[in-house]
Amino acid sequence: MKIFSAEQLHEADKITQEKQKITSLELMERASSRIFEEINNRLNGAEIKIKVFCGIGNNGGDGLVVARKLVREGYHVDVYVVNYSDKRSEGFLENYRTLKEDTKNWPVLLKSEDDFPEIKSNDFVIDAIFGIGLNRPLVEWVQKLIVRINESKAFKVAIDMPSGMLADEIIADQPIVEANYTLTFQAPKLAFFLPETAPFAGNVQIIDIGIDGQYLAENPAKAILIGEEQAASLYQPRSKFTHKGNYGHTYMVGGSYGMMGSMTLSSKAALRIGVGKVTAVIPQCGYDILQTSVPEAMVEVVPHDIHLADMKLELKKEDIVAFGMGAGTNEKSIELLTTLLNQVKTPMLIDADGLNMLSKYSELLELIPEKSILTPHPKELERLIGSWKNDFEKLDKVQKFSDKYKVTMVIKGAYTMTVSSDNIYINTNGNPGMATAGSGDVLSGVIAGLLAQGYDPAIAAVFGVFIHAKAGDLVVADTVPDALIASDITAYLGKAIRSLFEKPETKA
Ligand SMILES: NC(=O)C1=CN([C@@H]2O[C@H](COP(=O)(O)OP(=O)(O)OC[C@H]3O[C@@H](n4cnc5c(N)ncnc54)[C@H](OP(=O)(O)O)[C@@H]3O)[C@@H](O)[C@H]2O)[C@H](O)CC1
Ligand SMILES: [K+]
Repeated sequence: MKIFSAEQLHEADKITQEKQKITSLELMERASSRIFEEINNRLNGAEIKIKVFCGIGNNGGDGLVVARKLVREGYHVDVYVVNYSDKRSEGFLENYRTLKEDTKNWPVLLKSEDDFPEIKSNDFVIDAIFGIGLNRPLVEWVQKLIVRINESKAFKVAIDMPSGMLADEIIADQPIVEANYTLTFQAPKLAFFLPETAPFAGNVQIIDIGIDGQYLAENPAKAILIGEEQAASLYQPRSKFTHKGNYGHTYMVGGSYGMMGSMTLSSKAALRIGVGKVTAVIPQCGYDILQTSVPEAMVEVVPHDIHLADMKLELKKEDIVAFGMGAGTNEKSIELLTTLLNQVKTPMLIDADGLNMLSKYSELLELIPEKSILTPHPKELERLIGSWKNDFEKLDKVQKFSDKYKVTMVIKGAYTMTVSSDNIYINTNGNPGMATAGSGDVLSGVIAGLLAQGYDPAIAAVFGVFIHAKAGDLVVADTVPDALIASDITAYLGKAIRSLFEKPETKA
């Protein structure tokens, strides 16, 4: 599913009106009717006090339509107009008039802190103060209103966006409505998925309001959400008349004394995702460990007992190299990375200490083979690209880095993002149980395994991230997040792929 910018959504709004020959008011009525239906279905006639806070733009207009419909349905509704500007939109003015005429419900005008109503914890708040039109800092009293709404602990539903949040940037130190639910029009917004802003949106539900399909299909997205359907379309099934040579060979290079688990986990995950052959390249102390715990893998040892050291690998031209899992940053290990970067022409996967080496010796960055995949966690990312002011700036810096070095970046987090030149792919599955030691090693094995099987690098990253997270979700469905360990994820990789093609059970 595509994520569009606020600017694009405003444009889509206009094009829809032109093509469908409807007025802005009619589109607002259609959109807000859907919001009303959602809220009415949830409340189911409950004897609850509803407080609707409306701005003076079209988001406020939506709030007024919803309020009118709720009053007509017999709910107890108080409407407040947050008078932050004199520049009322037509949609606001018209629906303000209709609300008063049709329902005799007279909104209360809020102009300063003195006008704020008491909001009780058992009130139901509808936030229609600002939508995608917010574009500058809020005046102080409106900030205070948002703080008051949040402090009330009332249940809060935001229309389109929680007020105070911008779709595509962040205004520092500005309060945002902490919504329990956000009912958003047509397409999710980027801010719903970034760590700093995502918690304010609560549960996000997308409301289809019939925006022009051609616009949505043809316009480039700011980012793309990856769901089951997209993931299923990326999968490359095996055909019958093939042998292990058709599924690639991946060299997993890493490990050091005390960190050999990283290599067993990543090697096993590569095998489990279907690679034809795995060779683990490790220090000598890991030989017995690897041979015993991953008998399906071959092992080559470097000329050192406890950490990586320089050596020449006999690579075929299509072989894939993944570097860094549990490697440590010993100088000798860096020599091996340098040799590999000079030797390998296929896209590599670089993880963990491999990334730390790249940060420390930035001249190595120029040697990374094109289309390689880097999989940093937040600290490793900061070492690579420097610090950032906010999440939007982080994404921007990652895109520039990806462009400059022609690499795909997998930014790990609650919503892992894969950034490949102009494209941002957002993964929404996975669970907090996966924040556990070795989970990243498994991901590296999965992506390297897919790369070796011939997946395009960006697709190997996007599909790998999805399947890894899906496997984690399936593990947790059988247990609790706390109990998940990294090798469970590997064990469920097959089920995760199968789940993409299982039809939901239909009732007889
Ligand atoms: N997406 C769709 O297809 C539809 C969206 N709808 C709803 O419309 C809003 C967007 O409405 P809009 O009027 O553009 O914007 P807002 O209601 O969010 O904001 C109103 C205006 O407020 C001004 N502004 C911005 N920041 C501030 C501020 N900090 N202080 C004071 N005023 C501010 C700004 O105007 P300026 O010209 O002054 O910059 C805003 O325009 C969308 O979110 C949906 O809820 C339709 O109902 C259906 C179709
Ligand atoms: K809102």
